Amino acid sequence: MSNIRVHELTKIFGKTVALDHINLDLPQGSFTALLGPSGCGKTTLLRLLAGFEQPDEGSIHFGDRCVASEREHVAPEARHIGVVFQSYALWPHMNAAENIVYPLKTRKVPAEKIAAKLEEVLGVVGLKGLEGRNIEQLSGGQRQRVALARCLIADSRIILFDEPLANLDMHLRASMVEALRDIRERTGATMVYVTHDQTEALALADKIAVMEKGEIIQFGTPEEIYTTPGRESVARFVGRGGLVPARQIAGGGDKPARILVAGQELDVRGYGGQGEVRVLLRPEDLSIAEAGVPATVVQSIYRGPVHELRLRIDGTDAEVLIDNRSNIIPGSAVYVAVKDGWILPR
Ligand SMILES: Nc1ncnc2c1ncn2[C@@H]1O[C@H](COP(=O)(O)OP(=O)(O)OP(=O)(O)O)[C@@H](O)[C@H]1O
Repeated sequence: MSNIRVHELTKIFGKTVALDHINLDLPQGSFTALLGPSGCGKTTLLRLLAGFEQPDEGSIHFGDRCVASEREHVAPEARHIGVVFQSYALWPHMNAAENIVYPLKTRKVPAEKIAAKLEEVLGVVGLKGLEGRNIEQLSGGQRQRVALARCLIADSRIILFDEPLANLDMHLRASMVEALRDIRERTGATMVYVTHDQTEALALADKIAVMEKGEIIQFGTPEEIYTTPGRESVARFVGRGGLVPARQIAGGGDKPARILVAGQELDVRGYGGQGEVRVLLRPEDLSIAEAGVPATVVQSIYRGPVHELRLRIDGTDAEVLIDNRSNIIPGSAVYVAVKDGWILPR
């Protein structure tokens, strides 16, 4: 069994509570991204899962097996998991191929089977032709792929990734994202993935755990996290958008929520209720129009096919972004049409 159960997991370094009673239930074969600002505890959680640290409180189960608690500590190598950490040591005295096949050698797998497996995983991670190189002759990204190939060849049921794509250029990143999806489909391994990069998390994961100050503040599908953030920090951290003060006057829940923004009535999504709220408005739901919410252009940045306009909603300090085909010079008065928005839960 390779589901992961984390119960009330707590880790304290001196005065820093790096993890504060974390609970997580990750089904077998799931792919979970841990997302959050620097210092929120992502790496600490991963290191505890890997067995590089011991918890101060709480427990970790892989299937029915307790691997960490106040009393229990299963050593990293006895957890039978794959680890692709940025700083994860490869054997420096072995070449890439020797590093990759190491888990099979220790299991005394026949040589021809090892050779066939090696060919296969080299293809998956895109390292064909480099297998004879020594580790110090490989770039950071290539070393990470060696580490990934080693997990694949070992058929790890649980694989932990710490920013595995951070050292790769854009094109290689894209092809590795594809490779990871593919690996996941083929192996059914349970994967936990730490990243700073929200686009990567949205593209890869089936669940995202957003962390802040040692806590999981929202756990949901990428779509839930993006379209219905539970609090301001999630709304600000994931995707672009602006939080605009508004007054909810009717509706919400199953029905559209009617709000007033700068004197204009709008229908958006949100829970039922009335009173002062803040609404998240994302660029893809906004456009410059003949009529709508009055605003002033503050800044315009050319971003390839579009001009990203930063607008201040009149009568507020709140700013929103719009991707517009043409440029509008800062200082111009405009109207914003709003197709959709999300009222932050009170
Ligand atoms: N060995 C340690 N000793 C003392 N404090 C630590 C140690 N490891 C982590 N911390 C602290 O615990 C908190 C969480 O750190 P962690 O590395 O888990 O964050 P992170 O979310 O992975 O950050 P980043 O995205 O910057 O890597 C931080 O405040 C960090 O300074």
